[in-house]
Amino acid sequence: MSHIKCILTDIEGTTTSVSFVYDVLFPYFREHIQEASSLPSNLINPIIKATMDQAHQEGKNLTTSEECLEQLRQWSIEDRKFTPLKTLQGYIWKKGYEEGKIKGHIYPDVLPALEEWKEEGIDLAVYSSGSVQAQKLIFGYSEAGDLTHLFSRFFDTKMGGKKETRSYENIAEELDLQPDEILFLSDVPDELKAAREAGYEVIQLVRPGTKASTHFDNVDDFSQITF
Ligand SMILES: CSCCC(=O)C(=O)COP(=O)(O)O
Ligand SMILES: [Mg+2]
Repeated sequence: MSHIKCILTDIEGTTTSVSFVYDVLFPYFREHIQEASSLPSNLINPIIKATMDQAHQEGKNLTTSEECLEQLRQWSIEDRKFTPLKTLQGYIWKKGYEEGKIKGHIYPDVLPALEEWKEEGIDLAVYSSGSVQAQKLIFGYSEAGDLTHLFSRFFDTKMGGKKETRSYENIAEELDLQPDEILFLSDVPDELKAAREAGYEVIQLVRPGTKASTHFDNVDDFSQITF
């Protein structure tokens, strides 16, 4: 894999435990969702409008901001990868991180590997369903310190869904690289499949609780990925 110029990593289940997301971040969001009402209108209004539109497409008629926030709370329980929900989560988590109530979980093998790869001249980037703001928070206020300087780019679902091949083509274009110069790391087989269809090299991370797929090379942690 000496031709790899960029490593693109997923977060949940890859750099970070699924339980941190499900047991810390999502409950924090639901407990603090009412703080959305005090966000500036240019931030919250597009989220409310998009939620009304999405609910309408699904046959539900939401007429108030309160109903929309309740819908978003429900969608967060279902872990819907609805971009406006992910954007709102980033806004709500910001205060929690800044006040020291949340610290981003990062597996201990991640930082040494990222530093080594960067030293070898490999570019590092992130692609997660969490918004770019949420990604910068998780790495910026991580248990291992501020790791944001390690990454040159952050991509979220504004590039497209993580199970869609087109998203990986979009990211390769943004990075100005050939797809086979990018190695994508994720725990989710459907994401790896989409990236491979776009021409990426892929490796599955099999963290505790993840089932290894027979379709992809896999590792237990970042230290097993060598070039
Ligand atoms: C990076 S923010 C927290 C994680 C999150 O909200 C999420 O949806 C995780 O998605 P991923 O694509 O990193 O598995
Ligand atoms: Mg994941």
